[in-house]
Amino acid sequence: MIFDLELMKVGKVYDNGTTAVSEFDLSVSKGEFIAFLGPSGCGKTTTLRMIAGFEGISSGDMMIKGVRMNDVPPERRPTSMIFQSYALFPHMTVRRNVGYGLEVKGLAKAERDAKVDRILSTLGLEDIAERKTDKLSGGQRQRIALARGLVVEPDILLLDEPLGALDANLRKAIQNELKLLQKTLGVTFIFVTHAQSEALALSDRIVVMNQGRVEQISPPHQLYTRPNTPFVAQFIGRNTIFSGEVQKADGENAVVNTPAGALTGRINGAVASKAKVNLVVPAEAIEIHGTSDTDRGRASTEFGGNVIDAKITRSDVVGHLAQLTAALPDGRAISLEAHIDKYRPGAFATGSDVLLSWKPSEATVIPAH
Ligand SMILES: Nc1ncnc2c1ncn2[C@@H]1O[C@H](COP(=O)(O)OP(=O)(O)OP(=O)(O)O)[C@@H](O)[C@H]1O
Repeated sequence: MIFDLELMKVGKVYDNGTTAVSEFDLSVSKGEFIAFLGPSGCGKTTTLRMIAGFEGISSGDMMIKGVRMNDVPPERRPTSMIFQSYALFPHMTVRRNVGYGLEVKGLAKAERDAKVDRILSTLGLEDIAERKTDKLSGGQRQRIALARGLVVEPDILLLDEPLGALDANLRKAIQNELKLLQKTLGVTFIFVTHAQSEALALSDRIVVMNQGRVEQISPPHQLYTRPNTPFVAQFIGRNTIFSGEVQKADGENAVVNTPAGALTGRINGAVASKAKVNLVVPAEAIEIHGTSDTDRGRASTEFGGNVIDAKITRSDVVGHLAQLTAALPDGRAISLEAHIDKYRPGAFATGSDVLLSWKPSEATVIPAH
């Protein structure tokens, strides 16, 4: 199978000695929407710029559609890049901005106009085609930048925080448009962001990066429910992490001795008896119960022994949702949400003692390092 993009142990060391990216492996199929997600300085932009050809590759290989690209200059790569600043020419019309790349390539006017018209219409920009870009709104400018990137019909569109300059409402609206456009056109998108919600909403797969290395590559739901590493467990979603040592690993599940007792979760990775591990529990998996002996017995049976004591330290009811903070025996505070219809009145008043439990299948046991 020929991938649209392959990174094979790609690394980048800048001239000043900074290692920005190490041993980056990734294979992207045609039409995939991939997000690079990670904290500031983890190497997202550097990787994107290496794909575009604006930065040299220090080690490893990069292929587009099976052709090695390491030494191919940016203008000869089948890629387009959209910058956070959009980098539009302020005094040119929208039409001229969009057609500029084709002009540089030396396309005849008739062909250029046809392509420009088509993309202006796809992005709903016909009505402002003759306007100057400095007089337009953020959302319009963002669309023009997209049109300019797409008009050259790239195999891969590279987007560096393209929604970063937009306010929250517009950002949400353009997110939806972007996803729809990408699926309609079937162009491979590689998108850099440090907004987790954006990556989770938009992409087919997310590459989580940390300190120049790939931590995990997974579809959003899997990343959320089955982190592979302690970094991902902390970075994505709202997880509570219990450190401990494996008491028993039976193939699918592991029982882990933690300071909060023996707790069970689904094994993910190399987890054997006595291994030092983290048991990761997503906030969404946690159920809340009263503390009577009956409650305790029932919770313990139903949730395979995953029961811990906690105290509600804050409770705000918003509509049908109680937003709670619960203190664990070790002093940690966790945030939870509960539908108030499901629980008896007053169960979550500040100061109440509760039991927290979760199904073993919804917790994940991963190696501690
Ligand atoms: N031209 C450069 N010369 C030297 N070091 C650089 C250069 N550009 C980036 N770096 C360093 O390389 C590392 C990765 O930077 P990069 O911009 O790729 O991260 P990022 O994940 O995109 O960050 P952000 O989210 O803040 O944009 C950082 O330590 C950064 O300081």
